[in-house]
Amino acid sequence: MTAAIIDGKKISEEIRSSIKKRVDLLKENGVTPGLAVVLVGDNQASKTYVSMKQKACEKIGMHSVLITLDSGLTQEELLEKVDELNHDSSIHGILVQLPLPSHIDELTVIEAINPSKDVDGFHPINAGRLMTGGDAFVPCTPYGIIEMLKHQDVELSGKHAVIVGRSNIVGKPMGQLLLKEHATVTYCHSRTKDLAYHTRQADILIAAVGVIKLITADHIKEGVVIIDVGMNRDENGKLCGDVDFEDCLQKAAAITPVPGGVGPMTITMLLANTVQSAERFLSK
Ligand SMILES: Nc1nc2c(c(=O)[nH]1)N[C@@H](CN(C=O)c1ccc(C(=O)N[C@@H](CCC(=O)O)C(=O)O)cc1)CN2
Repeated sequence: MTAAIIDGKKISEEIRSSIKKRVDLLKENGVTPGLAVVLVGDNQASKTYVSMKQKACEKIGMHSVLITLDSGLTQEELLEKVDELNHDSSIHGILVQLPLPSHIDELTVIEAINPSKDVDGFHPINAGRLMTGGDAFVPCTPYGIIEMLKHQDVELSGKHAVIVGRSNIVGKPMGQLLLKEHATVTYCHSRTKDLAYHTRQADILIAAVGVIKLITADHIKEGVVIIDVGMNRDENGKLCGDVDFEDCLQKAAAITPVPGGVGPMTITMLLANTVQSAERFLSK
């Protein structure tokens, strides 16, 4: 068996063209969806991601603002900026790029964002609503993964999904979304004993742990669908996932590449969440 490659770029393009139609409709009704991205410091990867977000907004006619702040700013100053954006009626989505410098408490900053503008879906109100089945902004990476699986016609109901990683951004919300689709969910993490025993049970395997090529052919069963969320650099600076792609290719039924898999979907779902926020604003 050679795995089907799940093309995140192609799926993203399809979804982005339907989001653009929603943007056009909002504009006809006098509302231009607006996203504010706050970047603190000069983390090179973060700079790349925020610039990709800005370009994606521009391409579909959305308003986007990038606020770059010095890494030495105080938490109080950052909270003031967030509050300003909470009150800016041209902004429907606020995103603070993570990670933040270590002297700033990420949760305090996330909690300062108005939940109705929290297009990252990280605010505890949105996380709680996701868990209890309410109307929530869904974190972009897991949201994108569900969309990819649906595009690929992967059956989720009754299937065993194993998630490696338990972050607030990916692992935890991923489990909630898979439960909503009636999958049986297992979480694995850095203290899981005999990781391969668990991952070999997976019909769907989500690797979101940040360890380069952790998942090899020995960790999977024939026919598994693998989603690689890893964004690691090898010793030559090459981007690599958490999955040894070449090693797993002959055993899996489908697999996402890195780059070109989950990454583009993350940005696409950010656009979708921001447009959703603007639509809610219009309907009020
Ligand atoms: N506030 C947030 N911070 C972070 C998030 C997030 O969703 N919200 N996620 C990640 C980074 N991220 C978005 O911010 C992100 C990472 C990677 C990609 C992407 O498209 N990657 C490309 C490769 C890009 C490259 O060459 O470096 C790919 O996979 O094809 C998009 C978004 C952490 N922070």
